Amino acid sequence: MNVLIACHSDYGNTKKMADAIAAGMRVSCSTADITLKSAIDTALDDLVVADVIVFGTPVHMGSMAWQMKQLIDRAGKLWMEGTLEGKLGAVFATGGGFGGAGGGVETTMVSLHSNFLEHGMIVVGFPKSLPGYADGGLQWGAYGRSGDHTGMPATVSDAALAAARSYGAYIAEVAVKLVK
Ligand SMILES: Cc1cc2nc3c(=O)[nH]c(=O)nc-3n(C[C@H](O)[C@H](O)[C@H](O)COP(=O)(O)O)c2cc1C
Repeated sequence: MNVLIACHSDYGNTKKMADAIAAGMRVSCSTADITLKSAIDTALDDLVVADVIVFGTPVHMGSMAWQMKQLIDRAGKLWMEGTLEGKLGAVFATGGGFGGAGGGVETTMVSLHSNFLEHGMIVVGFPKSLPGYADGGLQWGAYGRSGDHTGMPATVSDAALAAARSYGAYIAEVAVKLVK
């Protein structure tokens, strides 16, 4: 099973979530071949060979970072060809979190889902029964809040990273059932 985890991260928080998701995947599927890439360095071939595509982004002004959108727009060529149909997709995001989960983290994850669905992919959400859901889960995917309670920069919490590991393990479990 080939997994691509592509994300953008300026300050390392979203990358920590990517690493945690990869670690969780390895727990439930030790043979998974996992490639972690920055969105900007992701080639279309990385998407083509992946059975499972996981996209992650920080929230920038209420939506995804431009680097993630740039990858999505580049991949429009694959939509023309239907190349990604039937692949599994999952998402995660981090936000500063002033006032809660982050201004825009949920809509950002939904917009990543919209792109997957446009490609005809199968979206793997984050069920509330999974460990860590209350600390770093939203039904759309894993999230981390990287600001403190006043909105000043801090870091994603260990609990959010544990939730991301739990989500990674779940994505791999689903993939083992669905990927031939
Ligand atoms: C240009 C810019 C815009 C941002 N806009 C938002 C925002 O709209 N909502 C939010 O919750 N956080 C916002 N943030 C905070 C980041 O989403 C947050 O710090 C994130 O965890 C950074 O991830 P990174 O460490 O992977 O770069 C913004 C940060 C930057 C640099």
